[in-house]
Amino acid sequence: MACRSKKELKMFVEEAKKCAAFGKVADYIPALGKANPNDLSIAIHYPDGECVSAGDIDRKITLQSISKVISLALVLMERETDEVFGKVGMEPTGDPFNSIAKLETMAPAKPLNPMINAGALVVTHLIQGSNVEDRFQRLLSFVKELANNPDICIDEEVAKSEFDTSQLNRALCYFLKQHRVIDEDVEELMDLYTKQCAIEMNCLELARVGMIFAMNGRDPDSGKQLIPEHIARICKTFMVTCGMYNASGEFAIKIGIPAKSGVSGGIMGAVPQKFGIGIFGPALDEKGNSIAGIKLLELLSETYQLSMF
Ligand SMILES: NC(=O)CC[C@H](N)C(=O)O
Repeated sequence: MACRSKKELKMFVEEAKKCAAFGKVADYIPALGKANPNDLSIAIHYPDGECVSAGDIDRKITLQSISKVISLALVLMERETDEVFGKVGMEPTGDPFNSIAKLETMAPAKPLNPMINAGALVVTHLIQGSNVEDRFQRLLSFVKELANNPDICIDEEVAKSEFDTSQLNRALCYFLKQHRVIDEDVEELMDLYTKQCAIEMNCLELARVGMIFAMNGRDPDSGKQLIPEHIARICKTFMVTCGMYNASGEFAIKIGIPAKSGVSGGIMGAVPQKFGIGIFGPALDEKGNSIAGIKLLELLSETYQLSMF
């Protein structure tokens, strides 16, 4: 059983929206600060092609940290699993997504997982290609395929805004370079990473990407295996253990589905073998997750017993 009623979804959105007042839009990337904290939209994409949605579903969001799952899938498709996990770990941190603390206490200085910024920067570093543009286009083509939209592009303003202000991520890169985890020019890596984070889509497309992960990498429309099954499984496992930053444990208990959030207020959910979810609600809680988006998932999970545990 799952929600197929637009009317019911709309009711959930109205209920969850009440929480938005307790959250705050991220503004450490200045361009994200322009978002309306009261926005909330959701789409659910089923493998039979049906899509149910509510809220302002035409609004586009930048993927931000949600892109970390996609770049990880791509890199695992391009390289040996051992090579990737030789440079980035598989363990949750319990720290905020942009924390540098654990890097310094780990020996070797390998980021704990690919869902925190340090780990995601390593993964982005591993995207293959002859230059930044070539590597970005490779990632973008993959995103277009997953979302089934050849027109997906980036929000240039958000990309530039993050590139111009992201000194903490630069610090992570320099630390990683000093310890030989990465070996490329930091400005080039930042260029690629900020473009990756600024890829934008609406919540219908986000739900479709979630559905591909839910279906173990298989596109039910074309029958094509867009992501090998074992890689989709690795990605979903990271979504459960680290996808909601240092709120992942509580999220697993209360909601119990693989999900990944981003500071733009997006959440991508993948309910195994059932459907994908795309949410946009820019008001964030103190851990950086969409406050109304989490409430919305709580309502859905309780009503339809979505927890996989
Ligand atoms: N949590 C996030 O969405 C972080 C992504 C953002 N681009 C950053 O690196 O800070």
